[in-house]
Order: sequence, then C-alpha cells, then structure tokens
Amino acid sequence: MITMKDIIKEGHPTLRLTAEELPIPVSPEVKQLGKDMLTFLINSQDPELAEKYQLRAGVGLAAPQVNQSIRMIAVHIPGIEEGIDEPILSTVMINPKIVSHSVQNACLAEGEGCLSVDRDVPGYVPRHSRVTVTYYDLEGNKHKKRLKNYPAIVVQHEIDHINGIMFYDHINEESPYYLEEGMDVIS
Ligand SMILES: CNC(=O)c1cccc(C)c1Nc1nc(N2CCN(c3ccccc3Cl)CC2)nc(N2CSC[C@H]2C(=O)NC)n1
Ligand code: NI
Repeated sequence: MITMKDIIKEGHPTLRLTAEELPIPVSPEVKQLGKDMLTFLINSQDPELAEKYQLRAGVGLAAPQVNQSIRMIAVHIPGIEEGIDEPILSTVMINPKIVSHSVQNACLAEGEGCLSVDRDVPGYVPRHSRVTVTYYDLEGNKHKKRLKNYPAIVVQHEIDHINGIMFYDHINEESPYYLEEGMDVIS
C-alpha cells in the first residue's frame, strides 16, 4: 500500500518533469499503481487508517508524486453531507486532457494544499472555473467529463503535476490574494 514515505516532496526533480503519455490499454503494473493511488486517497480520508498509517488526507494524487513520471492521476472527492457514501468523483484518469474550459476563473477560498508540499503556501490559486476533460480509465475506456467548482479545481491541480507544475506557481507573488476580475471564490 502507498504511504507517506512513497510520496516525493518538492525539490525532487521528478515533480518538475513533463510526464510520458501511456499506451492504451495500460500494463498490469500501471493498472495496479492506479488502484493503489486511489486506495491511498480513500485510506487517507478514513480517520482510523489515516491515524494508524500516519497518512495526510488528500482528494487527488498524481503518479509523479510517487516518482512515476507517467500521465496518470487519481481523484477521490467525498460527498459533502456526512454519511453520504457516494463520492462526488472517484476515478483514475489516464492521459487526462483538458479539451475546453470556461473563460471564468475560480479559486479555493482557503488556498490549496499538496501532499508533496510540507508547508503552508498562502494565496489564491487561479484556475478555470469549468473544464471538459477527456481521459482513459483503467479498463481502457475513453471518457469525457464536464467538471466545475471543487472537482474542476482538484483535477486541474493533479493534471498540473503531470506537467511539472506546482500549485504555488499560479499564486500572484506580489499580491497572493489578488482577485482577478470575475474570479469565483469557492468555499
Ligand atoms: C492551504 N489551505 C488549504 O490547504 C486548505 C485549508 C482549508 C480548506 C481547504 C479546502 C484547503 N485547501 C485544500 N484542502 C484540501 N483538502 C481538504 C481536507 N480534505 C480532507 C481532510 C480530512 C479528511 C478528509 C478529507 Cl477529504 C482533504 C483535501 N485539498 C486541497 N487540494 C488542492 S487541489 C488537490 C487537493 C488535495 O488533495 N491536496 C492534498 N486543498
Ligand atoms: Ni499536489
């Protein structure tokens, strides 16, 4: 199982590479890694398992973060209401591609965190408010999904990782909480 020791931290060169496209269908090894990445996210959100294995909670993880420079991400975004087991989005995306996006931007009101960044980096991270993403799943099926708000932010954060981009690259250095015209602030 993936634990925090498997997650590389900022400064590791792999996090700044553009990851390689994967041939479809993916190999059994890549398939297993995808499943392990999704399981990590689910475990990290479980209070007992997170405590037992000292996992930091996340809703997204990209393969470069476990030192595999390939274009694969996992997202597991729980339903907001307590006890609603149905997650909003739970999937592994292979060769994810943003094929269209809104003109409007959005950011998380509380800023962003990253499992590869062991420090608080304050500031708004401007992203597309809505995105249309295509990707392949672990079985080799092609999908096209329209996402908005939190799920859109998470998927863009993870796609950044396979392009060697860290969330703080987007923060306005002079004024971290600068709000662009029409920016939607998501809380
Ligand atoms: C600096 N301020 C902040 O971090 C920040 C501060 C407050 C609020 C938000 C909303 C912030 N921002 C932020 N919070 C998250 N989590 C909220 C807690 N949650 C979680 C925690 C425990 C159990 C289950 C779960 Cl679900 C896990 C996910 N995740 C991300 N990101 C950025 S996009 C990828 C995603 C990611 O998985 N990062 C590791 N950002
Ligand atoms: Ni990250």
